Amino acid sequence: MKHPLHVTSEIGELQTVLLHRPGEEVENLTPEYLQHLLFDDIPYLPLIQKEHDYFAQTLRNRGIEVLYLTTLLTEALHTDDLKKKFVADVLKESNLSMNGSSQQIVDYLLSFETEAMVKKIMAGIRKSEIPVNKKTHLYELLDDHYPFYLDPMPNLYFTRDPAATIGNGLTINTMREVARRRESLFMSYIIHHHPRYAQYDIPIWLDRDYPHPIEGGDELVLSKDTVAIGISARTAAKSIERLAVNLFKRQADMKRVVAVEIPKSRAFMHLDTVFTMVDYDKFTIHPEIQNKKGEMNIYILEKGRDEDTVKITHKTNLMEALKEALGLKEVTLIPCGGGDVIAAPREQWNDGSNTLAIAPGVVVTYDRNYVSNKLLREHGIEVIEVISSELSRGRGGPRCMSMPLVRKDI
Ligand SMILES: NC(=O)NCCC[C@H](N)C(=O)O
Repeated sequence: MKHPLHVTSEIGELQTVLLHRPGEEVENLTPEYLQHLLFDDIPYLPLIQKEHDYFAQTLRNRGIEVLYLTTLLTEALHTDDLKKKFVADVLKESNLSMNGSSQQIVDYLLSFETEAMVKKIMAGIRKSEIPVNKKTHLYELLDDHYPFYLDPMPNLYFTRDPAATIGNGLTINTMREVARRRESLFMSYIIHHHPRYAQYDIPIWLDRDYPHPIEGGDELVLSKDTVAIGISARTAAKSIERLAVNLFKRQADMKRVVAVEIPKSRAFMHLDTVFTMVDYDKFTIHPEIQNKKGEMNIYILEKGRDEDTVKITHKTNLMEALKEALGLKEVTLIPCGGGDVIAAPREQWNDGSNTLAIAPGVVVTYDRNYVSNKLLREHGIEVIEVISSELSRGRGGPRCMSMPLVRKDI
């Protein structure tokens, strides 16, 4: 078998991708906890599943192997000991509103078959699921005080963020928001225990015990020697520097990390919500990440004097920085919503800049972003649209909903 992780660009033909079909976790969203769980509205489960199935089938129709998080995790937990250790790790990291009740939650989870247990952990445990006679604390009897023993994980369908493939390795991420922090534990178990991965010595460029956050939506592999990382609401400068040092030490081809500073706001949470690569020399961009003069802060990190330091160069022109890093004569930046004062922020809010390239010049986008899609086509890009009324409620698009595991080299 070829190496099970291989990504040396954003646009190389996509061969294997990890998705998560939204499940019962979405049904545990209520208005009161929307903000805490990083949603702006409550998707309708049957419809979001239908839309997600359409997305998955669109990828399969193009010959892409689609793997599912639930399946891989279930297969990774192939012994009783692993299952028990996984439950213990999940509970250790959960903001448990269960104090002394943890043993009954352990027993409850282990009473399920592995796949059902995985789904239950994703969905969360409501207080109402444990019989009253097993409750020993006052707060447990007060369902409406806080309804969960174990919080749901409705953001799991954004498989892009908890981990990201770079070269033949990956980052398993320390996630910035409490509501998402447990998600990367799943990938850790898959890489270490799933037969498809465990037999390989897979480099982990940054692991989830690193104390500063980074999320996959900020990690863009521009070429085999250049990655771009967003300095964003979710990714810290310290993580970027540490990642650069680790890549320079262990990934022979890697020459530079382009750190791109973006505004720290909910709408622009990751670099891939405002900037993606769609062809060898074409990128989508949300114009608002540049100032009126078209400038922004870009820092190029290269190998430093010794292996624990980096050399940093400051730039302000994205186009020039991209040309230099990728050795291109020309670069085209395609503005989300055509840069229109209304269409650009509207379509960016629904992930108009968040394209998933499945080959050079071929992208998957949401159908609702018709202004951006038309403009992409006018630039010679093949645009494959997917249905998106429920999927977009979680504030992520096709790139956010996919973790490429294998791409062909370009
Ligand atoms: N790469 C991405 O931009 N992912 C979208 C994540 C949306 C999710 N509701 C979050 O706030 O983390």
